[in-house]
Amino acid sequence: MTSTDGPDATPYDALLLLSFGGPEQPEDVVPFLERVTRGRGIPRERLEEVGQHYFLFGGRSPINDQNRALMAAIREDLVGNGLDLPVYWGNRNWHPFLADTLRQMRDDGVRRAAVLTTSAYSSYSSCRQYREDLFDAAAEVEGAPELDKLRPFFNHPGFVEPVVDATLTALAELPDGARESAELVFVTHSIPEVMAETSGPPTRGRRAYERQHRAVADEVAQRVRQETGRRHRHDLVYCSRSGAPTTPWLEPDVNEHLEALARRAVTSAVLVPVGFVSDHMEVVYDLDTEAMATAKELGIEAVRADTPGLDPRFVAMARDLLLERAHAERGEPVVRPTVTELPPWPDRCPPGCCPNPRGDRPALCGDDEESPA
Ligand SMILES: CC1=C(CCC(=O)O)c2cc3nc(cc4[nH]c(cc5[nH]c(cc1n2)c(C)c5CCC(=O)O)c(CCC(=O)O)c4C)C(CCC(=O)O)=C3C
Ligand SMILES: [Fe+2]
Repeated sequence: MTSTDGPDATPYDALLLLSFGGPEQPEDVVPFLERVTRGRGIPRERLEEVGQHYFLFGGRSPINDQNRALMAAIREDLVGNGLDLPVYWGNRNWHPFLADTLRQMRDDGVRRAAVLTTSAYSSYSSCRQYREDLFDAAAEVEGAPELDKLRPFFNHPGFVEPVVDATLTALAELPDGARESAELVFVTHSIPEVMAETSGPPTRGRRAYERQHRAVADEVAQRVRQETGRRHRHDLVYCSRSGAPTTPWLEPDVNEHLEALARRAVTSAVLVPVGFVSDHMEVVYDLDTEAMATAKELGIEAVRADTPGLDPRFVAMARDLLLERAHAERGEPVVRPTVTELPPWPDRCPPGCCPNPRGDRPALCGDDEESPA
């Protein structure tokens, strides 16, 4: 397919959205949790607790509907910009499972697809595990399309700019008097200390997960200051800690942080869920339900900033990353839109990037890639 006008997606003939998946009805909750935690040593009490979070929301995770909407928005954006490319969606942990999606893509004649994951940062859970999922599913499906995972997008303007605006909007929602002194509390998913330590390419100084988050938090805080003319103190904190209590995970937890704020006589805060692309269960439970209750108890006036969700800039990022990668694969000069002080992350993960804490497993889309064939 050659065309002189309009963008050219060659060598790609589809975009695949790859996500975590979540239960759709109460009967799904236990099988979903069993699947997520298989062989991962998560204590029974933690599982029961997380199950309750899902049951509190009718046994249905918000994540799948958000991905359906994102997929439709990306498709509309592509078509509206002269790219008649199909968009598919597959999950690690729930229907539609990735292997089923790959089978469908193959049957539809898709030969090579760019893959956008719904997680912006580097770590085993948020990057390599998706690469392992791609390997496993491609190995299961004969004739599966070739798959290229797009770079981690934490510092793409299409991700960061919606977070800046959401933070400004949240600040504006605080009453006069509370707004001026509000602290910005950037929140992301906690991960085990060992996973945090080994995150990122070994050649780039490790601890990439935190460094990437700090770079985004600093950038957002700085842009907010430019807009408001006011310097708001900011911190990076964590939610959704799991695992055995004896295993160290990234801290402080957002609730502990709010207690520390109260001890410093801070009375207002904006929670910025910088680790999440949409309002996942972690956002609607761990932040909106639990952390908001903690803030209230402590007398802190808190507002939660929106996630990128369906922001047109975030939706357009999918097209931008796909075309960027298409240029690179065609050997043409590439412009890589990037904000923050960190460089654009590489298209392919270098060997040893974000290793699996439970031992090496084959993965696609890296320089240590093994062929599934
Ligand atoms: C870094 C990271 C992301 C962000 C990157 C990404 O988006 O992929 C993420 C996303 C998500 N995590 C999710 C749900 C769960 N994560 C769990 C467990 C774990 N997460 C971990 C890390 C991460 N998780 C880790 C190290 C574990 C311990 C077990 C293990 O080593 O793998 C468990 C088991 C129960 C528990 O232990 O909490 C559940 C139910 C959902 C769906 C939410 C919804 O339904 O809206 C989403 C988007
Ligand atoms: Fe998780």
